[in-house]
Amino acid sequence: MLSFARTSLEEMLDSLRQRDGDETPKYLPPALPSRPQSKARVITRRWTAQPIFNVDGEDGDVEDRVKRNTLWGNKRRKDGNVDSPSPYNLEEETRVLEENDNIGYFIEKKLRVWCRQPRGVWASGTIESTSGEESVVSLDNENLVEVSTSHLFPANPEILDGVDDLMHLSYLNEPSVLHNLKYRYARDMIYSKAGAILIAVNPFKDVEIYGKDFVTAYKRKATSSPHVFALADTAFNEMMNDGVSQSLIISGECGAGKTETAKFAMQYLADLGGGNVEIDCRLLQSSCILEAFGNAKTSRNDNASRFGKLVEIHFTELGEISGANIQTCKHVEEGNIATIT
Ligand SMILES: Nc1ncnc2c1ncn2[C@@H]1O[C@H](COP(=O)(O)OP(=O)(O)OP(=O)(O)O)[C@@H](O)[C@H]1O
Repeated sequence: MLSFARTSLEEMLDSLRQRDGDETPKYLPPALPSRPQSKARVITRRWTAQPIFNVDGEDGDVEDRVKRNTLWGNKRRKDGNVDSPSPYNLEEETRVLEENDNIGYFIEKKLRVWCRQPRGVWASGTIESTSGEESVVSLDNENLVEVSTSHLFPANPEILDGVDDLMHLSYLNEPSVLHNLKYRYARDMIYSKAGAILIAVNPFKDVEIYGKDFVTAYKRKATSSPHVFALADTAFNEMMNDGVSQSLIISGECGAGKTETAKFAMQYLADLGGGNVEIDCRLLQSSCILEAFGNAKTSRNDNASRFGKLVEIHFTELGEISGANIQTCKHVEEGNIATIT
């Protein structure tokens, strides 16, 4: 049976409901809109695939075959059912499809693999040889290491380095995802997509991607690079087109950049729905006041929030901001508790 952990948002909403039940409210906030159908893609098995090679080339039993098919690729099924676009040339890809379950193919073609190093570090290299459960890998730094074959993962071709949507990776395993995010981060591309989800990696510096020119570019759809502005823009347009409330859920660990991301989203929405300057100003400046009362320095974040926040922005039918409502709730997580000794 599947069970899902409750999100911090759900906990926050519950505590708000509880509080509203305990007290006689002087002001009742408008009911939350019903949750829209998620457009997020269900993550396929490739995310959790275990690295198991077909070392001997024999068919094995059904369970083995299932394992092999979820691992080194099979990004497209042999019946031609296309999973996701790939920049591979088709002829080459067909050959990969026929052979890429086999470790021998990776050795012959000198295809890159990821191998897990001590302390969980990933390193890329090519397989030199394999025997039984062990493989010898020549790392990019020219070191030779012997690792368990089960600690090897197929790497993506270099042409896919830095793709802006992780769904475009041919091999969606942990080292490939980390490598792609690191590659982009090193070039100040802090935003990436995973289908409908936006991933933001905290730059801890000014990356200068939030100015007026960026707002204009996203408003005019002149760029499709992943960005919190693009996410806010999609939400705004869907609200205007479908007449249905939209939600942006921002989550992450302490110091990940949630508060900053929320502020950039509000900045963009205020710009889109600009009309009532006074409301826009109040909305944007509210963060500053809330932070003054509710934030404190911790070991992980100089400006850590000690509260959860639900911001509702109301728009007129013409798309102008008509009001806003901010609810806060106490939210103490382990990373946000400061201890004084
Ligand atoms: N997009 C960004 N650009 C530049 N700096 C950023 C960005 N996002 C976050 N930061 C930096 O990281 C710090 C921590 O970010 P933030 O307070 O948003 O984290 P948080 O996830 O809300 O943390 P907490 O859960 O502890 O409140 C910010 O004070 C800022 O210095």
